[in-house]
Amino acid sequence: MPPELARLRHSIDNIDSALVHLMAERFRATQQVGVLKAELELPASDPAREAEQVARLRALAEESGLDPVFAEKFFAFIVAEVIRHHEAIAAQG
Ligand SMILES: O=C(O)C(=O)C[C@]1(C(=O)O)C=C[C@@H](O)C=C1
Repeated sequence: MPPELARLRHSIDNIDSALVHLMAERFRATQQVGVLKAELELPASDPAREAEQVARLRALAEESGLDPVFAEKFFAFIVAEVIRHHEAIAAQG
């Protein structure tokens, strides 16, 4: 393998590892939010909060050279999974 490709792949592997750790940390936090929402009988989703998050993340993406459309899609993908978890927690009673 060309050394430059190996170097870049090593860097990609490190970044992917960080993403997995960050996602695990985020899901640990949202799991606690899910329990709290179920206890307080709050709805699983909060569209107003999501709108704020999308606006903030799109701005951050633009500042850092990431496609804001991709950032929004990535966020929506994660939040859909969080909402599914919240609904499962609420359904457990
Ligand atoms: O902040 C909340 O209320 C959450 O449930 C967390 C979260 C998120 O993953 O960021 C998920 C669902 C809501 O619609 C908004 C935000």
